[in-house]
Amino acid sequence: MASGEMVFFSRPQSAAVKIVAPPAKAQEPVGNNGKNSPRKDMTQRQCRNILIYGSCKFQDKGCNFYHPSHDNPSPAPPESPVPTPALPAHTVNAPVFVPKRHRSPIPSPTSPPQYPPILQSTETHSSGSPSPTADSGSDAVESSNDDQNDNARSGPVATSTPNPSAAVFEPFNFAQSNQYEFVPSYPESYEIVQAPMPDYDTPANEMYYPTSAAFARQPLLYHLYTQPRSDDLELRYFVPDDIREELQRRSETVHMAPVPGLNLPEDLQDYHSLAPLEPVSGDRRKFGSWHSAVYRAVNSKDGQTYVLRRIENFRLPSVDAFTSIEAWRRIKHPNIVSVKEAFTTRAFGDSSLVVVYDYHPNATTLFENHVKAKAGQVSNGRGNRTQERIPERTLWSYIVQIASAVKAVHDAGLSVRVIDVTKVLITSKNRVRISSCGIVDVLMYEARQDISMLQHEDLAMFGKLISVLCCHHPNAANHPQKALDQINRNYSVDVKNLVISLMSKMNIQGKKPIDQVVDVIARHTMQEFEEAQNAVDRLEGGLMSELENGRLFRLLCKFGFINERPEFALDLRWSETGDRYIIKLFRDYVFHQVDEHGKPVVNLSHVLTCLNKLDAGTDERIMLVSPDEQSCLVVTYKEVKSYIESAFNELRAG
Ligand SMILES: Nc1ncnc2c1ncn2[C@@H]1O[C@H](COP(=O)(O)OP(=O)(O)OP(=O)(O)O)[C@@H](O)[C@H]1O
Repeated sequence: MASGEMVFFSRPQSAAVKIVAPPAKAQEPVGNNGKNSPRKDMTQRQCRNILIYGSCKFQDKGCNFYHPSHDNPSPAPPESPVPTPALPAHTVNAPVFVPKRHRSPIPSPTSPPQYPPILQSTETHSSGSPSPTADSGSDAVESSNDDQNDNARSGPVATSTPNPSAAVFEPFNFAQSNQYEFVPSYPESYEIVQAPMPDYDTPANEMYYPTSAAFARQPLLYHLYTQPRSDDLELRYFVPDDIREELQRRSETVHMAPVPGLNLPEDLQDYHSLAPLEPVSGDRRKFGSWHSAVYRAVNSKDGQTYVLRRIENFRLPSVDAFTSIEAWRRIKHPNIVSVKEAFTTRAFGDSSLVVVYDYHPNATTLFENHVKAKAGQVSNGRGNRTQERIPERTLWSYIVQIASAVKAVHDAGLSVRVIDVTKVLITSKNRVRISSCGIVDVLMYEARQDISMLQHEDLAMFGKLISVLCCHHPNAANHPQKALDQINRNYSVDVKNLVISLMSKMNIQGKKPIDQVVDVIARHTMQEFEEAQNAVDRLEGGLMSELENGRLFRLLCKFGFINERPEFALDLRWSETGDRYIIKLFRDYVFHQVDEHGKPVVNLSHVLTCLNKLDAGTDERIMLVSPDEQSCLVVTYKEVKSYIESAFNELRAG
């Protein structure tokens, strides 16, 4: 045996193949003439050709090694443990021990890495014994890892003109029908409440890791067939900047610390960290005729942030007043801010009613976006604001979304009771949600009213809201004829007819008023549906490019948990003979490569390639070298992956 050759032996508890540098002096006897003579135990040692090729051409031509008979092809020779299972030829020949200073940091381009077939099934990963053909480069696949419409005044559309019988313009009389009228107070100025960012807490990080200890099968190799869709680097690897920035801004808002010194309760039922969502100075805000305030607060049970709308000095007539809140809790609709719960409290020093809603960070209202004059936009001297006109397509999008929300509420036997530009939130681009639902039901519990009357009022409020949006003026609804003239000038006849329908009593026999509205806007609903699907496609495209990041981050977290754990130094499994040692060597292989001068190699592509192959659990083999350069281990990514899984699960199990 040449002095440079390695001795192979199989590890009892691991499929890794260990390669150990031989002792300085070979213990081979030397013949009389000074040349190496065949060792005495040669006939007891299994011929390596059998191991590698399955047969030996020289078996009958003088080969001195042991050849098992064909009847009993692989009886273990008495003193020479052989690797189990047998290794393919190229693998046995491949691992040549290279001292660290001569080691190439990246696999040589002349020996391209082996990849599993693109649609490799579970069976092709059968552990430990990859066939030579499965490893063959011919099946290899390169890893991919390195690698309003403003239709303004579109003209009259005869088909959508509502039924004349339903469209008689007979303005709805609120005063006669409703003892409660929501009178919005339109804010003029806002302050930005900002504070330093607190540390990010990760109470829910458990959900990132599945609880099952073992993989029943190899997960799909998503990264091998997720192809970037564009040549543009920016689009290939990251979500579009505008989406990323928007999401980051929302995340920052959620984590913003409340301003100290506001004299707010520290704990309010299950909520803490209260922060006002409106300016704290200036006039007290009103909700209808009640003084009100809106806060953001964190729920201590689920760690989520919610919005608390407080009505000051409210005395609950009966606990039954909360019955409607239960009904509202059940309504889950994409255009309604969900109601979570309601309670009364004395924590503010008075008797307050608090209704809790989902929080949509950085939401603004329709009023703030389309009605309130922005800085620099002042009255033109004739009382008209210089707000930009809402494109007709956007207007219809709002109308369809609000109509859909109103329909859901009416179908549930409830009424919205507040449909106003100050209470409809814009939570993302062109996405609106009706807020403050349920609260009027509690406030007006004692003045019970006929539900069909309330539902008619909802539609009238809806018509007013459209008028206000079209005219950019909060008083537009109080001058219906002027508002209709302006709508007629700026928008299609469909909009005008819809406003007329909503502000009149829609009374087609046997049909709910909201269903009549839905019929009127049907054509625009289809368009909205298409837009929504396009938006989903765009978001999916963005998500696709971020797929890799989350996956690799979770993998790195596992590494962080497992590596460098001195408390396990005496544990055999974590010592230099155990499986955990391989994880450490793999970490060194991925991150601590050095060049021929011993300088650290910082190569992100190498890291990404290794981590992706690890995550996919490929059968490709790598050689891991111990820090003292005295031993090498040949393992597959698949094996390393299983060691990491089991080490991590052991840590989790505690
Ligand atoms: N569920 C919510 N998620 C996020 N922000 C919200 C939520 N509800 C309300 N807000 C925000 O809180 C602020 C105050 O809400 P409010 O309903 O009082 O609006 P407003 O415009 O101040 O109306 P008003 O003049 O009647 O007080 C608004 O800027 C609104 O965007």
